[in-house]
Amino acid sequence: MPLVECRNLTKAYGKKTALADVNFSADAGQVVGLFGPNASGKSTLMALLAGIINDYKGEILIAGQAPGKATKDLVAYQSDLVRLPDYYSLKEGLDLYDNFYPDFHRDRAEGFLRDFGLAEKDRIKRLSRGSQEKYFLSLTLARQAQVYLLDEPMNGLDPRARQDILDQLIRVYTPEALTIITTHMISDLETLVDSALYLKEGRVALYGDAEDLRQAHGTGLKDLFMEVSQ
Ligand SMILES: Nc1ncnc2c1ncn2[C@@H]1O[C@H](COP(=O)(O)OP(=O)(O)OP(=O)(O)O)[C@@H](O)[C@H]1O
Repeated sequence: MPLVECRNLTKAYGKKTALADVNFSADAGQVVGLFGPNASGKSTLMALLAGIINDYKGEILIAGQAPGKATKDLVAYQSDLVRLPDYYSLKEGLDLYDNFYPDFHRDRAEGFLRDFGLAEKDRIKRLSRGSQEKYFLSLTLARQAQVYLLDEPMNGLDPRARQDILDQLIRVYTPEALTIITTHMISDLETLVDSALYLKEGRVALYGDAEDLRQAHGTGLKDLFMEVSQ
């Protein structure tokens, strides 16, 4: 059984169709790059998988169950849509995650913060945009989830920081976990992802093993994005 599966998934916001008839599945132990132009439905798909949006047509299965209570302990989700109050100190955020998520490894999060040079006494609102991303990524990756959903985790980060974050990803990467990551910085992920899912206007334009896609199209994942999104 795949760890994540969507069957004929369709999501509309009023009259606007954000996702149409999306079919895909992904197994544990994979890193999947979710790519597509602006408004192609990437964040909507992530929020559906996270169970943040729950009115849709078709089927979503996470470890065989619809997103919701049954899956919330399996899924760690990072997105602009879900944030802590910005007047919190970083330590208060750690405390909250520690109390809320049974799978939260505080020592791991503290290690990430040290690596990123973030001080626990600082307030979230005082951090630069890039540092905020690093903080939320630290909280997310410190959970021992089965599925990590990272929606633009490297927004606003400089190239060095992006590289650090990819290293962090690899560090926590376990054979049991599935990581789905969206970014417009596709070349950053070229060597990290096992497979690539391209959305265009809410539909799956292309999905496959990254190496197979490169071979079949004779181009890298970023150039493939250019082709697919034309
Ligand atoms: N809450 C909402 N209400 C109405 N329409 C929405 C809402 N959220 C998203 N949409 C629409 O759904 C479509 C898909 O949006 P979504 O944010 O999922 O795309 P995206 O691929 O993540 O875009 P981007 O790369 O710009 O972040 C867009 O047309 C968007 O305008």
